[in-house]
Amino acid sequence: RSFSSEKDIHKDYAVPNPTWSEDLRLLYEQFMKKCEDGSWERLPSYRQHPAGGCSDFQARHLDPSAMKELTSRARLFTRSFEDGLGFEYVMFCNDAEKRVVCILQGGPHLQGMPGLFHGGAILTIIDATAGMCAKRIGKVVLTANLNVNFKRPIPLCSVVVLNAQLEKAEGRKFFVSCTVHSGDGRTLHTEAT
Ligand SMILES: CCCCC/C=C\C/C=C\C/C=C\C/C=C\CCCC(=O)SCCNC(=O)CCNC(=O)[C@H](O)C(C)(C)COP(=O)(O)OP(=O)(O)OC[C@H]1O[C@@H](n2cnc3c(N)ncnc32)[C@H](O)[C@@H]1OP(=O)(O)O
Repeated sequence: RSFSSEKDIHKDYAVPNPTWSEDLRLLYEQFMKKCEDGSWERLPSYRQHPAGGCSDFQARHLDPSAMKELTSRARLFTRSFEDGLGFEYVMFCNDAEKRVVCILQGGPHLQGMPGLFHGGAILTIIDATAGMCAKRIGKVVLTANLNVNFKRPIPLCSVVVLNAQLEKAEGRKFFVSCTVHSGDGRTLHTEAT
C-alpha cells in the first residue's frame, strides 16, 4: 500500500486499528475517559511532520536545497511500519502536570533478542515520549542526553505504558524522567532520564 498518498499523509495514526489487542483498547478507553474533563488530551500523530512545523529548526540544521526532496520521502520512524508490525501507540498529555503518557503495543518487527523488544526500540519510544513532554513546553526541542536503565525485558507484542514527567526546566534546557511499566502497572521494565 502506498504510503505517500495525500490522504495517508494527513491520517491521524493515534487511533485504534484492527491490529490492536484488547489490552491496548482498554487502556485507550481509560485515557479517552480522562480526556472528557479536559485534564488530559489525546495527541494526534501523523506519518509526516506538519509542513513548516519546525521550519526555523530545519533552517538551522539542514541544507534547504536538499530539504524538499528529503522530507517528501521522509516518514516519522515510529510511524513507518505497516499497521501492527511496529509501534502501535497513542500519546496523551496533561499540561497542568507537565506529563505525557504513551500507551504502546510493540509489533513483531521490533524484536531484539528472541521474543523480546529490541533495546533500541524501547529507547526510540522513550525518546519520542520524553521529547514530546519537553516539546509541550519548549515547542522545538532536541534530545541532548538520554540515559536508560533496562530493569526487566519487555516481551515482544506486549502492551506497556510510558510515563514522562518534566522534572525541571532551566532556560532552554528541559529535564524529563520517563518510566516504562507493564500494561497492568505491576512490572517496572525501564527507567530513563
Ligand atoms: C518530540 C521532540 C520533537 C522536536 C521537533 C519539533 C517539532 C517537530 C514536530 C513533531 C515532532 C514529533 C516527533 C519527533 C520524534 C522524535 C524526536 C525525539 C527527539 C530526538 O530524537 S532529537 C534527535 C537526537 N538529538 C540530536 O540530534 C541533537 C544533537 N545535538 C545538538 O544538536 C546539540 O548538542 C544541542 C542542540 C543538543 C545542544 O547544543 P547547543 O549548541 O544548542 O547548546 P550548548 O552546547 O551551548 O549547550 C547548551 C546547554 O545545554 C547543555 N548540554 C548540551 N549538551 C548536553 C548533554 N549532552 N547533556 C547535558 N547537558 C548538555 C550544556 O551544558 C549547556 O548548558 P549550560 O548553558 O548550563 O552550560
